[in-house]
Amino acid sequence: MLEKTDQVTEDIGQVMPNRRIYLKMKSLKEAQSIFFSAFNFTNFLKTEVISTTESLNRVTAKPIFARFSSPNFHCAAMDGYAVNAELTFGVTLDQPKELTIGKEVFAINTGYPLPDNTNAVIMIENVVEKEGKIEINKAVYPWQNVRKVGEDIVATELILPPNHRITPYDIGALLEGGIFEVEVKEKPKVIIIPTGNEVVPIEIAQDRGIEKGQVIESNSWMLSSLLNTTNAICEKWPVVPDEFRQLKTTIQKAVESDAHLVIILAGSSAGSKDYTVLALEELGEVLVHGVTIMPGKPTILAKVNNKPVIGNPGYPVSSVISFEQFVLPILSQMQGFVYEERPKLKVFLSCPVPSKLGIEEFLRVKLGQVGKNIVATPMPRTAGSITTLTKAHGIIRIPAQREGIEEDEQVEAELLVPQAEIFNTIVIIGSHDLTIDLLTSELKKIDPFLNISSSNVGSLSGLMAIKKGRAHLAGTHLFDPETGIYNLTYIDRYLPEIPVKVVNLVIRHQGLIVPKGNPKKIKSIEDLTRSDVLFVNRQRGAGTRILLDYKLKQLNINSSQIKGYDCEEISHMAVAVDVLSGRADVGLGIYAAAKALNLDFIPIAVEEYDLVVPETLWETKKIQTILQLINSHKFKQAVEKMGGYETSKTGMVKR
Ligand SMILES: Nc1nc2c(c(=O)[nH]1)N[C@H]1C(S)=C(S)[C@@H](COP(=O)(O)OP(=O)(O)OC[C@H]3O[C@@H](n4cnc5c(N)ncnc54)[C@H](O)[C@@H]3O)O[C@H]1N2
Ligand code: MOO
Repeated sequence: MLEKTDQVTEDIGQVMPNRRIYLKMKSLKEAQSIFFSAFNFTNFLKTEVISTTESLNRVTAKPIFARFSSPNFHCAAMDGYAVNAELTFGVTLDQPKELTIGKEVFAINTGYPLPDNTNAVIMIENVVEKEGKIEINKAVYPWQNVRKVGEDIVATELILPPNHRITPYDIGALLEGGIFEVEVKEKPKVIIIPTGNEVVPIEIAQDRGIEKGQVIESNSWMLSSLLNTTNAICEKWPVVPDEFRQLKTTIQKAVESDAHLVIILAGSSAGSKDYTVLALEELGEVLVHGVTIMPGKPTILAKVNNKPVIGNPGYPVSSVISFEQFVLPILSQMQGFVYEERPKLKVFLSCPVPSKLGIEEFLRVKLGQVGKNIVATPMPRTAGSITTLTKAHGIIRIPAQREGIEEDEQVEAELLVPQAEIFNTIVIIGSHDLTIDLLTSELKKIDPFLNISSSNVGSLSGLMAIKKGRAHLAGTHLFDPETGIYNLTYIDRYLPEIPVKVVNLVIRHQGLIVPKGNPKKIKSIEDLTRSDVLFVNRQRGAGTRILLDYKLKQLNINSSQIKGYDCEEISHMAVAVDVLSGRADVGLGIYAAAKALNLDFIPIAVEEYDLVVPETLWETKKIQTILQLINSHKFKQAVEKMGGYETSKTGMVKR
């Protein structure tokens, strides 16, 4: 049965199939090879003559020969006196010589033309100036300290070959050689066509906001900004609704224009309204639909009107990865230069990462140097979260033939940020707390060169990271029911052989997070056993989970009595989001998370959130700067303002 939205296309006189599942998926290498070899880019781009001063990064269309020599006169290479070298022959320490200024020698500065009948320069340091004369005690040889005509560039010699990408140095050489205009390949023109009924252009979103179900059209802006790193000119077309005929006509218009490459955003997958592949099949040849990469799987690579046309997946991270793998290299190839890969670093993962066999994964990671090792902390793997790219320092590619990466395995990470940023990153692993986010932003204010990479893996995993030398700091709030003490007994148990310092970050209020107005009238932990109440839990090892289990034991409640006990989230905010979205009725978390999303909060406990630091790192600048910040009045004030925190022990070294 056709869906209501499927179109009967009059122009092709047939009924649209319901949807198109991917053709046979290709590996990244196969897909790139098929796509890149499908075009002959010789003379694909016309040429144009532009000013040399504007030619940075453009690609030469022809060989460029020098018009002038440089220098075009013999000139002094040093400050001193120009002389005919013969006059100095035989001069030594024992046999010094006086030469007359203005007759035999001539004062000269670096870069000035040599006077007639001179062929060398005596450096000013090597003369004793006397009345109208100089005394020397060392000979100079012909052309010593002189830049001869054409030393750098000889007129008519080749300055740049064709198909050369012009660098800043080339601009210097071209101008020196008297080349003020260059013939280069025209800039490739790229048309981006956003699609989707739900997609709202930014002008409209800015004016009217967006409604439920609508999405701001951000991908074309992101991709056109990426295009700025090439020479391409980008033309963004209006959003095309999910309507087959309109999409097909638009693509046709785009490929018949003077554009060299066309990108269609979204609609590349298997949805009932994903028409891109069908339109492309009718207009030209679909070379690849589906690449075994993640994100970026539904990429479509096609040839229409002899031009490359790309179906770029809608999720933002998928969009970027697909774009970087297929669009940027083909634009380089079109212009005749090699696509530059990102620099790489050897790193260790902070935890094992399983992955899907047969799929090459682009894992976004945060990086930081702890001791001698660069530690990579995986970011969430969702293709829909662009923040996994904005916050990432690098990308680790997990090969398709692997089922994951082990914790202690050394792997390569492609860098998304300058290397210095990684060396200046403080790695905090452990339990999640919003004051870590505050630390991150406040730290940037007091030291713009320091960064924090924090990952939320729970308190116990934080301690394990310290044990393995994978973190500078661990954030922990582990309650010991036996002693009533926070953290210290766990540190004794799990880190007996590692001397550490323990600093209190905050005292915080934990409680039940419920929707605004508390519709289910939840008052206490006992209410979690009600059949009409759906709970959301934290992951095993999280301090909040340990607190809950302790409270349940105290109240003699079995976890099986709680609906949703097995449903886990890895942060307080994730729990709060579940409550806000109605996925759960209640979760246990900190007040600040409830407040951030305007939810209600029923206090249950007060706990100590501490930072654990290996003693070996205590005196380092990174740790001392963090400690200075934590102890500042400004930081404590900002924490108090968030609500649900106390700072009476903040900065206190507990051990
Ligand atoms: N049954 C299956 N469903 C999906 C599969 C699959 O294999 N089987 N693949 C998934 C994968 S992987 C990806 S990636 C997505 C991409 O699909 P599309 O390219 O068809 O994109 P849409 O579904 O239209 O949109 C996805 C998402 O992106 C938003 N979007 C779209 N355009 C823009 C834009 N210009 N700016 C910002 N955001 C945009 C859109 O609203 C959606 O939220 O398919 C999976 N599905
Ligand atoms: O392959 Mo999709 O691009 O993971 O989200």
